[in-house]
Amino acid sequence: MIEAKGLTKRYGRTDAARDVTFTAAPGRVTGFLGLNGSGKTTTLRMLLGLSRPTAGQALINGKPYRELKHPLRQVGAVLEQGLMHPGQTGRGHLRTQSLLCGVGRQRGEELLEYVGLADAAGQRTGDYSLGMRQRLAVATALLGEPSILVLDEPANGLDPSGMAWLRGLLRAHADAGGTVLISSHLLSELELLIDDVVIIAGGQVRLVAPLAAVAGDEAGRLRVRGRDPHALWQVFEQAGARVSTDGHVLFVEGLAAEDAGEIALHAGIAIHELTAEQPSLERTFLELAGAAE
Ligand SMILES: Nc1ncnc2c1ncn2[C@@H]1O[C@H](COP(=O)(O)OP(=O)(O)OP(=O)(O)O)[C@@H](O)[C@H]1O
Repeated sequence: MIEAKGLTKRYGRTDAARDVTFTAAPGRVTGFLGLNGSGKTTTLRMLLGLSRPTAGQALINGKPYRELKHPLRQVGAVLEQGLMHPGQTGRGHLRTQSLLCGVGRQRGEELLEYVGLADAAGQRTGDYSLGMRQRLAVATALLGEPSILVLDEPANGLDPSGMAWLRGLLRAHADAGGTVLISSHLLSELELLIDDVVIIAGGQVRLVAPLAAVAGDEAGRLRVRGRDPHALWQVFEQAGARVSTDGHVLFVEGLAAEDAGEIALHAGIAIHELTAEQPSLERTFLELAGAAE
């Protein structure tokens, strides 16, 4: 369990984070979303004891990070890149980190396999691609078998298959009862993964909610206006779509825009408007994340 309680960090006259309050719960993946410069890294650094809050409290399993007995066994973090020596091999890096963590060598070997770096274990990390360094950072975070994982923009440098791999790994971690807090400036990166969403803008939390509550059920809806709304309604329903209206516009669910256009053409009904609405979560994110702009 991670708790941010009124976390505030002031740099000079700016509040990089102001009264940030949210919880990341066990068994769930919490997405921490905000545009660049919104205060995500500042908040995560306070949660991980890397920076002292100006006000408020950051608790990991009920305690400030610095008071945890075996912090690396409770929290694994993937922060900025480059915390590995470029001359060290991937295997060497994990061996050094295992010592710090107090775990045996074998754990590092298992993790090299688990993150898909077994074949590259003998290469210098300086020769690793960005994606390989991210995989090694994830392996490092997992060394102490922590129940809590905190990842700051881990998608940077990962290609789509790398991102799919990471999603699988984090989902499995949460499903096994772990807590995952992951930040991103792109909703699309997290949408398929997260259970809860926290949106931050201008250093302030704008939304804390289960994803399902925000995503709504109107995702993928079409707005349609045409010369004969009743006839349109009928042909769309005959094609298996669900149709509703606010009196002016037909809202059509279950059809792609192309199909709706073709169906109307075949029925000989002139279309005046045909728009695919943005899924509501994307809309909410853009509205809230841009609030401080
Ligand atoms: N050490 C610092 N000294 C002064 N200002 C800082 C410091 N660290 C962060 N800031 C400022 O605080 C604000 C929030 O920065 P932060 O890095 O937390 O944002 P972020 O959401 O992580 O952004 P990004 O996605 O770009 O990493 C920014 O305006 C930044 O310039």
